[in-house]
Order: sequence, then structure tokens, then C-alpha cells
Amino acid sequence: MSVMEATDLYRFYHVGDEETRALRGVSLDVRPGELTVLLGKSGSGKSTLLACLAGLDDPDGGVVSVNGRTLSRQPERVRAALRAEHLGVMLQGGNLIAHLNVLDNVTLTGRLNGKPDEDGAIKLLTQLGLAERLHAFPAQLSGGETARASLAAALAHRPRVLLADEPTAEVDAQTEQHVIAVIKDFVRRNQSAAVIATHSPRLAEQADRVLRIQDGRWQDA
Ligand SMILES: Nc1ncnc2c1ncn2[C@@H]1O[C@H](COP(=O)(O)OP(=O)(O)OP(=O)(O)O)[C@@H](O)[C@H]1O
Repeated sequence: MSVMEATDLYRFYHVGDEETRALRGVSLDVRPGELTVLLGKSGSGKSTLLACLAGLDDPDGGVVSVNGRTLSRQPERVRAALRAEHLGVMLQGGNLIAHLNVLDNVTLTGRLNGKPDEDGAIKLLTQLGLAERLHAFPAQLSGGETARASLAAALAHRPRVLLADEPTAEVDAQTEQHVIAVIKDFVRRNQSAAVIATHSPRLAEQADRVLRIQDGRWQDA
């Protein structure tokens, strides 16, 4: 049984006369308890795929569903509700709200879902080495701290699927191991799933499944 399914996704971008075929027929089954890593050169389509899986972008063709519910081509309010209930999304550049401190950012989705869990949020931030930064605002964080706080914000409400774009891009090797441990622990403990785009061989080494994308298609397809 899968927690998320993507079938035959296409996404084309048009800028002037130029057409970029960012996704060209990508299908994916995301299974519970599995950490899936997406590898591919810069520009191969990883971020576009994650944005479509998150319902933040709509594919031009194909369908995305989460927990059996269709996410693609739904009104924004339906997608936002499905995202808040089932998905944790961490995109490049972070997903923190500027006027909320780290702790309030991390507890936000839980509060919106009617399941506030400040203790859980503090525990998660502590695991990620941010115990001293609970009351800092996003503008005061380093790149690596922003990435870790964004990851905590994506995980705190224990989503069925974590979708993360380069969560270890700006951290040192030791911090990277912490981040990977938190993600693996989350997947195992909750029988959730994670789909992570990365350039990190260390993260790929610890994945249950590694998928390679090239020019908007699976490499071996
Ligand atoms: N909003 C956009 N408008 C036009 N073209 C875009 C847009 N977003 C992405 N693209 C193009 O689509 C292709 C896939 O981009 P994407 O960001 O998905 O790649 P990526 O594999 O995530 O790259 P990176 O590893 O650098 O993050 C690239 O050619 C990119 O230039």
C-alpha cells in the first residue's frame, strides 16, 4: 500500500518562446516506512517534482494523490487542507514565516490542525541542535539553522509524508548526520515516508530507495 502516488507527471515551463520540459512522464509510489532519495544534476527536475507532490505546483499532465485523496488540480483550499493534514513540506530557501519565532513556526501546523504540541516541538528542535534558538526569528538564523528549523516545522505535526528539498545543503558533516538521524527516526517511528531531493552522497547512502532523475525522467526509464 502506498501513502502517496504520482502517475505520469508532466510539467512544462514557458518563458517567452522557450519551453522547458521539467517533468516528462514521472511516476512514483511512496511507501510507508521508506526514505526515498531523489538524485539528479542541477536542473534535472527534482524541485519541480517535489512541488507537484506537495500540491504547491500543478502538473500539466498526470495525477498526484496522498492517502488515497487526489491532490493535483484541486482548488487551493483543498490542497492546503490535504497538505496540513498529511504532508510536511520543506522547500529550498526554507518555509519559515518571518514574523514568528522558531518555536512558533514549528508549532504552527499543529495548532492549525487543532493538535498543538509545544513539548514535541521543543524536543525535535533540541534533537536538531536548535535548543538555544527557540526564540530567534528567521532573519537571525544562519543558512544551516534555517534549514534545520524548516525541517522541524515540516515534521512537528507528524505528517504521513515528508517532502524535503536539500535539507542538508548548508550544514557541516556532523550536523548532517544529526539531520539524517532525525529523518530516519521520524520515518521508522511513525511508519511515515520521506521523499528527499539532495546532492549529498551521505544522505543517499542511508536511503531505502534511491531514484535518479535526468532531464525530467527517471534515468533508467
Ligand atoms: N518557474 C520556472 N520557470 C521556468 N523554468 C523553470 C522554473 N522552475 C524550474 N524551471 C526549469 O525547470 C528545470 C527543472 O528545474 P528544477 O528546479 O526542478 O531542477 P532541480 O533538479 O531541482 O535543480 P537543483 O538541483 O539546482 O535544485 C530547469 O531547467 C529549470 O531551469
